[in-house]
Amino acid sequence: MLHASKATVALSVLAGLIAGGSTAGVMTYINRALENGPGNIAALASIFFGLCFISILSGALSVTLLSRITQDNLYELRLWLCRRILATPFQQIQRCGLHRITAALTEDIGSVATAQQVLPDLFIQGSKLIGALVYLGVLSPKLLMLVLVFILGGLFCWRLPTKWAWRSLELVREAQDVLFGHFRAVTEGYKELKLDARRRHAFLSHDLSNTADILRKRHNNANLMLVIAERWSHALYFILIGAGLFLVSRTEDMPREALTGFTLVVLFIGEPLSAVVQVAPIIGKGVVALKNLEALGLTAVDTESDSAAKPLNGAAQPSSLELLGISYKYKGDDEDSSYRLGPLSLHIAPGELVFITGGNGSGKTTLALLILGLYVPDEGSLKFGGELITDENREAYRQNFSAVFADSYVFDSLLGYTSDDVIARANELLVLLQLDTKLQIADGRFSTVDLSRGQRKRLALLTAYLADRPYYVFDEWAAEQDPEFRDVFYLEMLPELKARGKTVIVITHDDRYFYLSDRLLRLTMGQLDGYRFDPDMTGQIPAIESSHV
Ligand SMILES: Nc1ncnc2c1ncn2[C@@H]1O[C@H](COP(=O)(O)OP(=O)(O)OP(=O)(O)O)[C@@H](O)[C@H]1O
Repeated sequence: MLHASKATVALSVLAGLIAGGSTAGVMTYINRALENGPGNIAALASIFFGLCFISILSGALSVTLLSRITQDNLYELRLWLCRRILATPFQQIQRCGLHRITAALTEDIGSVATAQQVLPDLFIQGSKLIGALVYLGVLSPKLLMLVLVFILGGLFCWRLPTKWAWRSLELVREAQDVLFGHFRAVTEGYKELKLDARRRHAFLSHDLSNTADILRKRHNNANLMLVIAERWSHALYFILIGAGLFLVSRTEDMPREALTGFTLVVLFIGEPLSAVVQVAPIIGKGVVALKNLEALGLTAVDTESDSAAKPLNGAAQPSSLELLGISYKYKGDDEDSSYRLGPLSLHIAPGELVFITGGNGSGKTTLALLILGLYVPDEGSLKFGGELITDENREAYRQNFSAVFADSYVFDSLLGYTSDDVIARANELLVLLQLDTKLQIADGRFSTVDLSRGQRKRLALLTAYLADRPYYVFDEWAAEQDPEFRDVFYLEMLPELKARGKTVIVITHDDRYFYLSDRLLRLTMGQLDGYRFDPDMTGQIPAIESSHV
């Protein structure tokens, strides 16, 4: 709400107050008509219908404006959350867990949306309530005090179960995160679960069912508390009517007009009061969702836009890359489950073709993520073109790299690379990558991305090529390619990149092609060794240097 235009908020507040005030005005006329008889029917009727008209019109205006503000805020919230996720360091996103991020993007935004949608009505009902109370205050301050005591007392007692309910809603939300993790297992592990009945049964009857059961119990607890709160407020309302009927009506010095007004007000405030009670859980869920978004701890260290990023001085010329004593540790639950890469140092000259090999889990991908500026080293530093990489220029630093990851995501559109010459280049690459018979490019989109894994990797390569950056990183790109296409990649594409002055880092197990590299590095348990390759021998000569390559 706070981000909306102040004039629109002010207008909707004014319209809401007019709606509430004129509805209260309608009530005074009903009371007057009941007390004094019809009198001048024409005048009374025109004022009555005039007030009804103003109430309906201003109410509609207020709701429309507030709904618009709500939708504007939601639009902002959705974009903000996605921007924030993309500006948060990768290691933090990984620690957070993809299931929590998915839950935030769907569940939490949905809850905030619903909470915002009920706010306009809450506001109108609040105005009506205030209007009715003001009217009662004019009729009889004593009766106003009585009603206020009931409302405030009711709210006080209503708060306790509502507080418990909100706590239960927080627990519900926590369980939902776990449930989203299971949903991911259903979609991403579908084939494995389908294939193995034993595993599927254990998953459904243990993991999923336990979490769903916890969720059901926590929901039931929250609902019970909310029902208690709601019924309590109803009970209080009936007590108030009873007090009016049996106590106030027997008070002798109370004017008749005040008594009729009191009855009308009590009947009239039923709707706004129950609206407040009914929307409370929705607002509660919205508040929990907002807290949850905060708890994700999306600290946007990275600059959110390219234009805000501090440029690198040497970005225009071919630049060398230096890793100076960097190390990175994945923090596991205990020392045994944590992994540390480095400390290691490495110098890569512009135009070099560097191969990195090593056993599974030796740290190749981790090293690539550090080189790409997606991970920030715990110790040590990176220099690009002699310039130190910091939080301020890391975004600009990353723009020097194009990468195809082992688990690359393939977008179905060219996203920002849609100029005529880029599309022409993309069409050439489709032919080179032997994808031209499978898909076409139209309006900056690929006609399909439903491809085999090897073909999807080729499409990812095409996307990386179009970015035309000075540095390329390929993480086991050729692992899923057929032997012929491996030849195309190693014997044609890599030399062509090198000939164009690109610096290329290739993570690979393909020892048949090691001889093509300018330098072959091997990672062993997070430490880097430099190897010289002797084309006359079938293997590599042992390390010439360690950790300072
Ligand atoms: N997200 C993560 N959280 C915690 N530990 C991780 C994470 N990713 C990797 N590791 C650990 O870091 C080590 C290095 O992983 P990395 O993916 O860098 O190895 P790799 O050499 O690329 O392996 P492979 O050849 O199997 O792809 C592994 O032992 C792994 O257990």
